[in-house]
Amino acid sequence: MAPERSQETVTLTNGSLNSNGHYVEPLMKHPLPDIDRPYTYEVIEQSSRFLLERTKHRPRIGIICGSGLGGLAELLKEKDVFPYEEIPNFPASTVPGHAGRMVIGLLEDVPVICMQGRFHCYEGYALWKCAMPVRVMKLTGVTHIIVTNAAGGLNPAYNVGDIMLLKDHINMQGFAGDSPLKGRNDERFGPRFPAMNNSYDQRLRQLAKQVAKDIGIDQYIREGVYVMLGGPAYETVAELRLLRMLGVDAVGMSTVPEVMVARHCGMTVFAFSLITNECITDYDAQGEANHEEVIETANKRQNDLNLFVTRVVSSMASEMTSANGKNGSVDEN
Ligand SMILES: O=P(O)(O)O[C@H]1O[C@H](CO)[C@@H](O)[C@H]1O
Ligand code: HPA
Repeated sequence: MAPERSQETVTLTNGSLNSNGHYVEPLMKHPLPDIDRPYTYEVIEQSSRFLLERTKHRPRIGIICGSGLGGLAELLKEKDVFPYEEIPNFPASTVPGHAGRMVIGLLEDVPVICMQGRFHCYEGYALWKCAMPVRVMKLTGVTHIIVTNAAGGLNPAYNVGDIMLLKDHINMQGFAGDSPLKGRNDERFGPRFPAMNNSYDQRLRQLAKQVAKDIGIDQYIREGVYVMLGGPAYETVAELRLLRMLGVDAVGMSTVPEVMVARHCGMTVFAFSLITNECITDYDAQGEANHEEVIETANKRQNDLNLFVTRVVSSMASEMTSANGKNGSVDEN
């Protein structure tokens, strides 16, 4: 018999307990689950308007900070800080190493909007929701996005601490029919069938390599293919061996939805992985992947990465200025 619904309930994460202590399924507000109901343009506009009304900055460059990489946001000057729980329609960030704040300010003299922490599907969010802040950035005026992540190094030539510039990704969830672009398409964001080749801008990769040379970290720079798995479990040996056969160089649990949504709405993308741990592909190995190691490596490499991103942003802004007279700020038209 179906459990009786009661007004006298104790709230649980999903459903609730009625007065007899029986579990009651949550009442579905919508006929379709979250996964097929991306926020409408108007809902995204509400979030971007909230930010624009509370900051004087008008950035054209957005940055997403990966696990343990949020220290960059601390460098911003004249910054306005918005915890995710204060921004309309934003979910909560629940992962250690992800502060959960949108920070808008000047990186050196370039205005940027920075996600200090991201959303992952293993936190329980649909792929579109993980990537939703990218659309918010778009509607605040962002045209160029830098996406960073912590990832396991699968290419045997990689070392912990290396920086892998993404030249491509494998959208593993897409193979199973899921996508951040699934559901009704709104042409105001982009086309129903967007192309994903050339997602990682060649010119920006060149520029980043030059920056790495200039600041003396070019020996750590790699270029490769990233795969996103759903997590939160790290991979088995057999899974990693399969991924290596598929041409994967680094493994993570993020980035791909954000990049797909960014490309869908016409943004220029630069992305890199900090290789925080070695993927274990040997059955006799004793070690195990763990998030503490990921955060520890990110902390150790924070200074180099902060300098790297700061210089990449400066060079991007200079190129944007020479291309169209804007210095990374929308209001300098
Ligand atoms: O991709 P980011 O958010 O940098 O974090 C990576 O590190 C966590 C696992 O240690 C996962 O969230 C994985 O995706
Ligand atoms: N696998 C998946 N995601 C990760 C890893 C890993 O080894 N390291 C950091 N994020």
